Formats: sequence, structure tokens, C-alpha cells
Amino acid sequence: MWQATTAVATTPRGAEALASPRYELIPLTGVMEQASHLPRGATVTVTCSPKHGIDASLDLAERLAAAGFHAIPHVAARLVTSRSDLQRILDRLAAAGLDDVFIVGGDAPSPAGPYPGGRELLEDLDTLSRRPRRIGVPSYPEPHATIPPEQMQAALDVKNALADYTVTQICFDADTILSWLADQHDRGLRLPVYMGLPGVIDRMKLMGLAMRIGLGASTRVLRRQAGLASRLLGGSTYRPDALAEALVPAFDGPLAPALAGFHLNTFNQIAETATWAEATAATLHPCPPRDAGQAHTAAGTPAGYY
Ligand SMILES: NC(=O)C1=CN([C@@H]2O[C@H](COP(=O)(O)OP(=O)(O)OC[C@H]3O[C@@H](n4cnc5c(N)ncnc54)[C@H](O)[C@@H]3O)[C@@H](O)[C@H]2O)C=CC1
Ligand SMILES: Nc1nc(=O)c2c([nH]1)NC[C@@H]1CN(c3ccc(C(=O)N[C@@H](CCC(=O)O)C(=O)O)cc3)CN21
Repeated sequence: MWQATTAVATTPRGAEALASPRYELIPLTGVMEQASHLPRGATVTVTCSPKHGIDASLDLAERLAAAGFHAIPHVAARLVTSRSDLQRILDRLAAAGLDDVFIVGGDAPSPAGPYPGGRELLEDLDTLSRRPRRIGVPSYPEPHATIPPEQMQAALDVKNALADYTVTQICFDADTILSWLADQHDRGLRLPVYMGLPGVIDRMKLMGLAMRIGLGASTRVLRRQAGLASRLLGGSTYRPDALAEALVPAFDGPLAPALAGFHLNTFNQIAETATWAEATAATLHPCPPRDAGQAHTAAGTPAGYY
């Protein structure tokens, strides 16, 4: 559980980050209704898979934008069929006023066109018109299942000059994320980092997804915490409490300048994840009565700053 007294005094920026995360949605039936549980104007991103294709992500992003959200579609490089297809996508984004896009390699077993990965697409995009105002790219605190670490690092180094921000792949271990951040900072990463967390999701479902998308060794926490009692009760739900507790303070520590926020992979458990984020952020800044604002903690941080 949260140590509310310490947290209030030390993590105002972290609490704010948790209160306004990016929510990642999958373009499946019912998602618009589920999205209505999100705060008005929330930032939502739309995944892009070989199963649904790029246009399903763009369609949903357009609908979410029309409903008042700040919508960010993912575009998978391996699903783009040609250079003119890429220009068509850029034109469609511009026409819809979608000015922020997340470019990923994508999970297609082979490229449908000239782009084997996000890196190659970004390099080509630089020569085309209508670049979105902001471009995000993934990054990996844990090794990728198949792409060698040197190749991933080389791709990130190129993207460091071509993109505007990065979102970390789901990782269940806060120390791994924080030491990766420090290492990337030392190597000259200039992209602001959104830390990618799983949302509030059934453990078994999360374990299956983790295997399918090739997450790293930290996935073992799902096994360790799925205790006998909860299994007897017919399953248990993962909550990213331990990650939030360890990562929120980083927004007020030495790595703060490198951090942009949190990105919650909801897997469409949208209401549960949003409720968790809001409630957890609220425990961090419980808005004490006004006169508490005069008091100061031992560390000199005004109590009741939030
Ligand atoms: N973290 C995320 O949100 C997502 C991650 N992915 C996975 O990550 C991989 C890498 O994507 P990005 O981080 O955007 O980096 P990227 O696509 O820029 O890949 C890095 C380098 O590895 C090569 N590469 C990419 N996919 C490959 C594959 N499937 N097989 C062999 N080589 C490949 C690329 O040519 C590139 O030079 C994707 O292929 C996919 O498996 C896919 C979608 C979303
Ligand atoms: N390798 C990889 N690919 C991704 O697409 C991806 C990541 N990693 N890491 C973070 C998130 C997680 N994402 C996901 C994960 C699962 C589904 C998924 O299960 N979608 C469909 C099934 C699609 C299919 O079978 O191809 C679903 O029915 O839930 C979608 C996006 C997108 N992002």
C-alpha cells in the first residue's frame, strides 16, 4: 500500500503524471463505449496489429478524436505496402487533424512493403511531406524476444534524431526500467520517455499476451504472485501498484527531466485501469485543507502542495 505521508511530500509531479496517463486501446468491438469511462479529453492511443490493419487504427483514432479525446494512432511499418501508401497514411492523418502518431515495426511475420521496421519507415518519412507534429517510437528496458540488443540500440540511436518521444515496452520490474533510463540518459537519449505499464488485467490473460508479444523475463512476477488462494478463487487480477509505487517518485528525482509520463496498456480493460490510475493518483495528492498549505515538511516541500 501507499505510504501517503511520504508520497504527498515527495511526488507532486509523479502524482500528476499518474492522474493523466496515456491510455492504450485496441480497435475491437465495444471500445468506443468502454472509452466513455475515461476522463474527458484523455490521451488515448490505438494499437495496430496485422489482424486488423492500419486503417482500423486510423478509423478508431478518428472516432475517438471526434468524441473529444486526444487520439494517437499506432502505425506498424511492416503493414505499409509502399511509399505511396505511406504518403496516403500521412495525408489521411493530416486531413483528420491527427498530429501525433506512434510508429512501430509491427508483429507481421514479413513486411508487406518496403519497410522492415519502424527505423526504416522513419528514415523515409523524413523525405515525404506532411510529417505529423509529434512522432513516438517504442523502446526496450528488457531485451526484445528476437531482435538483438545491438540492433535495437542502433535503431533507437537513429530514432533519437528523428522522433519526438519514446514509450517503453511493458516491463514488470521497476529497477530494470530505472537503470535502463539512467543508462540511456548517459548514452545521450534526448527523447522524453513515457513509461509503459500494464493496466488492471486478469493475470492469466496478461500472461498469455506477454507470451504472444514476447515480453521479457520480468513477466515472471505474474507467476510468482498468482498464489494458490487466488487461483482457488478462480483467478486473480494484476494491478500495477508495485510499479507505480516505485516509478512515481522518479518524476521528482534526478531522472525527472527525461520523463514525459505514464502509458497504460489497458488491453481494453479501460474502466478498471482508469479507476485504478485516478484512485492511486488521488492517494498521492489527497488535497488537504487549505491551511495545511502553510506547513512544511522536514525536506522543505510545502505540505498540501497538491
Ligand atoms: N513496443 C511496442 O509497442 C511494439 C513492439 N513491437 C515489436 O517490436 C519489434 C520492433 O519494433 P520497433 O521497436 O518499432 O523497432 P524497429 O521496427 O525499428 O526495429 C529495429 C530493427 O529491427 C528490424 N526489425 C523490426 N522488426 C523485425 C522483425 N519482426 N524481425 C526482424 N527484424 C525486425 C528493423 O528492420 C529495424 O532495423 C516489432 O517487429 C515487434 O515485434 C511491435 C509493435 C508494438
Ligand atoms: N510486440 C508487441 N506488439 C504490440 O502490438 C505491442 C507490444 N509489443 N507491446 C505493447 C503493446 C501491447 N499491444 C497489444 C497486445 C495485444 C493485442 C491483442 O491481443 N489484440 C487482439 C488480437 C490481435 C491478434 O490476434 O492479432 C485481441 O483480440 O485482443 C493488441 C495490442 C500493442 N503493443
